[in-house]
Amino acid sequence: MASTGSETKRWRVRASGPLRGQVRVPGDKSIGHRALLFGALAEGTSTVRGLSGGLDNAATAEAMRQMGARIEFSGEPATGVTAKIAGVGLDGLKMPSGVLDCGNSGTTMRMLAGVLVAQKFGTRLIGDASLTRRPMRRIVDPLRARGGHIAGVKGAKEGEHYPPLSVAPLLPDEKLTGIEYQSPIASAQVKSALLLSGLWADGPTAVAEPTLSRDHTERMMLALGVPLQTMGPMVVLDPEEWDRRWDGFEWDVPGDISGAAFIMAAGLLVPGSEIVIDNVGTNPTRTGILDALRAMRAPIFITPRGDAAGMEPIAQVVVRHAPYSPTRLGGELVTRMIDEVPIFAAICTRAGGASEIRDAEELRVKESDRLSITANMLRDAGVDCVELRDGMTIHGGTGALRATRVTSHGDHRIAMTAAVLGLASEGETIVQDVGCVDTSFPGFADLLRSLGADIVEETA
Ligand SMILES: O=C(O)C1=C[C@@H](OP(=O)(O)O)[C@@H](O)[C@H](O)C1
Ligand SMILES: C=C(OP(=O)(O)O)C(=O)O
Repeated sequence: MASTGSETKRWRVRASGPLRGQVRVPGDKSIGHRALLFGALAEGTSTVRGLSGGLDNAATAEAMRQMGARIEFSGEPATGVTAKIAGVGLDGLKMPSGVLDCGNSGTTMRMLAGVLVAQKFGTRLIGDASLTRRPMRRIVDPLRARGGHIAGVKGAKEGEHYPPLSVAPLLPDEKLTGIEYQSPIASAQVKSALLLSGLWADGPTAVAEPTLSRDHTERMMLALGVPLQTMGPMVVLDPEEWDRRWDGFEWDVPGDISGAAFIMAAGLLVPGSEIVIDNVGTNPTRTGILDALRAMRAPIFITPRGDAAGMEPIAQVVVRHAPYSPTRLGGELVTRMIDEVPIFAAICTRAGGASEIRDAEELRVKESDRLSITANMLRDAGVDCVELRDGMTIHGGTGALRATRVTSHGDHRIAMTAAVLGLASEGETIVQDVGCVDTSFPGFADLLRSLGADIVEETA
């Protein structure tokens, strides 16, 4: 997997262009986590190809290794990493000898919590400084409601649970119960934690969410024969007549649409550009960015290219620089492009008029407060941008963007947004603390450079 992200790396970015070429982006982070997890819980050996090599997926793999799964990686991030996984089966996890370190990855911590509350051994989940500030009550409450013994620590917000999370063992005669849970937020991490815990529960797991969040867990469970029914934003897992096992599998991970969004944005923002991105995952629960861009009449062309492992649709995406219109983004479209909102805001700076982003308050509890940091970044670049409680307004136009000096705040999406904005700004943009980009998109700067971007990585 990728080398550890050094906090001292920075990028120098200059107005570049045109950006041209045909590329692939790293494998989808969300699908990667789940493929590693399901491989570790399989009976037999699995092969997962096309992983990103990112540090977030590595944290999930390492946690499963510590509980007995054998996972070997080969290959390079630039061409896709392959994992060979010897699974331990649903009843084969063993107590880890130390804490499980989720690094920067909220997905790792929240999904693992679902697995761990069902075990007869205790565990402790820790994370880095950014993850330690993220709210965990959203999983603690429902996992407790079905009998899990899990708690975080107190922190900034009264009644909230923050990492580290402590999970006490189920007693010999205890089992998780069935649950019907109406989630107050559309969150695939919450839904997945509950569905995973449901694999060991004595009764059905029903989860409903306000709008359908990414459904990779459901797709994989169905492919593995887990008895699951989905009805729009509602899913039910009923393990009653099920033999509680699956065999090893061979899966290919599609390219990450969340990573591809930065490359699309670079193509839209830099004059004269035309970029072809192959093998992009286009699961409809993830394509909010494509739908929003189409609504803005942005020059983006999507050609379906079948399915990865029969589960996840993939497509070729072509993007060109040309004028596009402003938009209003909100509701379920935000759920379907949640991690792309910062780069989408950067795209809006070049739309001809005022765009508005609403219903995006979840961005405040990601790796950083992405609403406030993105709005500040745009203002520093000379854009008329007003931060709102749940979003921002952005007055787009053709006036020159000013180069800025930005820190990532340890947030990969902020670092990549700043770099792409820098490609379309006058002067030299400096992005500090870019080691975090290795969590999801190892080789990001190299890939941009291969398209003609002027981006230099140096150790600060
Ligand atoms: O389940 C997943 O893989 C993810 C779900 C999303 O988080 P939420 O579930 O908190 O919305 C997303 O922001 C994150 O990057 C990955
Ligand atoms: C929010 C993100 O990930 P996670 O929740 O796994 O830390 C992200 O990748 O943008």
